[in-house]
Amino acid sequence: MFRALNLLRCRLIEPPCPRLAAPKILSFPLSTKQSNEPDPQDVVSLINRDPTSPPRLFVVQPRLRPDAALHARLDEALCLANSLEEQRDGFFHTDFFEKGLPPHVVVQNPAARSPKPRADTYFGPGTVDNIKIHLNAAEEKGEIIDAVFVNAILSGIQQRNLEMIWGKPVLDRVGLIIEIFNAHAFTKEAKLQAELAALMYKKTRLVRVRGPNGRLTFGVGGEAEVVSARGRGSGGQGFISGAGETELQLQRRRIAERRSRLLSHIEEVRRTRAVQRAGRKRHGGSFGLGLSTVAVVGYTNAGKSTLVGTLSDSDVYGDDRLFATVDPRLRSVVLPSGRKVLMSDTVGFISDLPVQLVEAFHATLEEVVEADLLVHVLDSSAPNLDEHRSSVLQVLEQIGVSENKLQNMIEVWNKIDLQEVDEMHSDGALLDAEEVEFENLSGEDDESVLSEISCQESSGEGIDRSTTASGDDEVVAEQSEGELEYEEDEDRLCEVSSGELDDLAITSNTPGSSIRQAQSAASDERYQSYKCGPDVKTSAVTGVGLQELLELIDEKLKAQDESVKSERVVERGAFDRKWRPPRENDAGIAVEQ
Ligand SMILES: Nc1nc2c(ncn2[C@@H]2O[C@H](COP(=O)(O)OP(=O)(O)OP(=O)(O)O)[C@@H](O)[C@H]2O)c(=O)[nH]1
Ligand SMILES: [Mg+2]
Repeated sequence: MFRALNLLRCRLIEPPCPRLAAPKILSFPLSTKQSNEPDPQDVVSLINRDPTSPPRLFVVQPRLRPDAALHARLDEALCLANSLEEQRDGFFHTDFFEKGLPPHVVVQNPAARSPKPRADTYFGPGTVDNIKIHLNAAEEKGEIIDAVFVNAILSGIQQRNLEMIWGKPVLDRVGLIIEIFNAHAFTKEAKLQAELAALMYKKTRLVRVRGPNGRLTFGVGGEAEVVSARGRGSGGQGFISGAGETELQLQRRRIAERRSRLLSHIEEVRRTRAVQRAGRKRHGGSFGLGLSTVAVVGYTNAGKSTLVGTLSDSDVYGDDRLFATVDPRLRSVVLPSGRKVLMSDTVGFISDLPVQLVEAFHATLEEVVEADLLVHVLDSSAPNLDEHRSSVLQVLEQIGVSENKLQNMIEVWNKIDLQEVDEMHSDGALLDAEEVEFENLSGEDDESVLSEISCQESSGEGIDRSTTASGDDEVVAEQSEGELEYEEDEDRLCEVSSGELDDLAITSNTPGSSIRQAQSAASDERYQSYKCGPDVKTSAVTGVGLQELLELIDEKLKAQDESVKSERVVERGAFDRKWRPPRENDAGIAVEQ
C-alpha cells in the first residue's frame, strides 16, 4: 500500500489532469420516497456509486503526532479514498495506480486541543472555513469532488452540519469503510452483510435540521425532506404507525423491516456454512483426521489473498485497493507431510473497524472463529506494524476467537522483499513523506494554514455555528432525535451480538478520540501478553519463506492432533474404561481357585 502511494505521489508532481466528465448528480439516500418499499440499492448507497466512474473524494486528515503516525494515517486515508470503486464481474476495471492522488489537506486535530471535539461540527470554525477554501480551490482548478472524506469518526449531527457548510456529502471513516465493503461485495452473502452494515450505519445518521424555509427535516440528505419534526397528519403514535407517523418513524420502520429481512437471509447463510463446515470436518480429511482449516487473517492489504493464492497455486484475487477481499474464499493446500488442509482467505481488518461491519459479517467471520489454526499476516513494510497487530488482535478477540488459538497463532511478516528496497531508498522515502505533508491545494504550505487556523480559533474570530446561519441554511446543533437514535442503535447492536461488542461500539461511535486513544493504549498493553514478532518472514510475490510457513503449519497442526489424541486418552482413562479388579486381585483369585 505504501509503495502504491509512493507511486501515486510521484504522479502528483505532474499537473493533475482535470476530469472532463459532467458533474454527477449526487444521490442523497433515504430521501422521502413515498413508496413503502425502499429500493434496496437506495438503502445501501451512502453516496453516488456510479459503477463506471468511481467517486472522487477530497480527504481531510486531522493532524497526528508524531509525524510518522500522521504519514501512516494519511497514506491509509488516501488509499481508502481511492479504494472506493464498484466491483464488476469480480474485478475492478480501473488500475489503482492510474488514479491520481486524491486532493487532500492536513488540518488541526480538534482532539489534540481539547478532550472533546465540538459537538456541532467536530472541527473548530476556522478549520471548517479553511477546508471550504481548499474545496473551492480544488474545484476552481478543475477537480471534480463528489464527496468529502473526513478521516475521523463523526456523529450524525457533525456529519450533517459539515455537509450543509461545505455543500458536499461527507463521509467519515466508518461510513467510507462501510461504503467500500458495499462496493466490493460480489457474492450474495457479502452483499447481504455489507447492506446490513450500511443500514445500521444509516440509522445512526437520521438527524434533524432546519431547512432553507425554516422547517425541520429528518434524513441523511435533507434537501428534499421537509416534514414536521414531531409528526404530521393525524399524529399517530404508539405501537401502530400508519398515516400519522412522523418522517423519522417512517424511516425507522423502513430500516427495521429491511433489517429483519436481511437478518433472516444472513441466518440462512450462517446455517448453510455451519452444515458445510461440519461436512468438511467429517469427510474431507486424510490420515484418519477431519479436514483442518487454516484461517488467514490480518490488516487489510497485508497480502493475505496473494499468499493464499500462491500457497494453493490458484487464482485468488489480490489488489492494492483496501478491502479488495470482501467475499471469503477457501482453497485447498497440500502441506509438506502430504496432508491436505483448507485455507480460508477472508476480509481484512483495519483500526476502528466499524462495529456495524463486525456484527454484520458475523457469518463470514465465523470461519475464523471455527478454524483449527490462524495465520496472522502482517505487512512488514508498514511503518505502524504494531498498531496493525493490535487492531487485528482486538477484532479477533471481539469476534470470539479463544485465547488458546490466539496464543497458538502463526505470525507471518509478509512483503519481506520490500524491506531491502526500503532500506536502500529510506532517505528518498522520507523526503517523499514531507512532500505530502506540506502539499495543499491553495499552494500555501500546510504549516501556515494550520497556524492560521489556530489563530482564528484562539482569537475567537470563528463564529459559533451552533447559532449562526451558513448561507441560506441554519444548522441546528441541538441534541436531536438523531442522537437518541444513536444510543438506541447501539443497544440494538448489543442485543443482536453476543454481548462481546460493547467495547467496540463505544470505541467506534465516540467522537472523542481521546477516549479511543486511552482504550487503544490499554488494549495494546493487553496484547503484549501475546507473542509479538515473526514466526516466519515471507514474500508472497517472490516465494521466500513459503516452504518454511507450510512446514510450520504442518508442525502446529500435528502438535494439535497429538494433544487432542492425548486428551481423548486421558478422558477415556478417567471416565470411559470399564472397571475391572486390579491385577494382584486377579492373581489372588486365581490362587484361591
Ligand atoms: N512486494 C510485495 N507485494 C505483495 C506481497 N504480497 C502481496 N503483495 C501486494 O500487496 C497488495 C495487496 O495484496 P492482497 O493479497 O490483495 O492483500 P490482502 O491482505 O488480501 O488485502 P485485502 O483483501 O484488501 O484485505 C497486492 O498489490 C499484492 O500484489 C509481497 O510479498 N511482496
Ligand atoms: Mg484479500
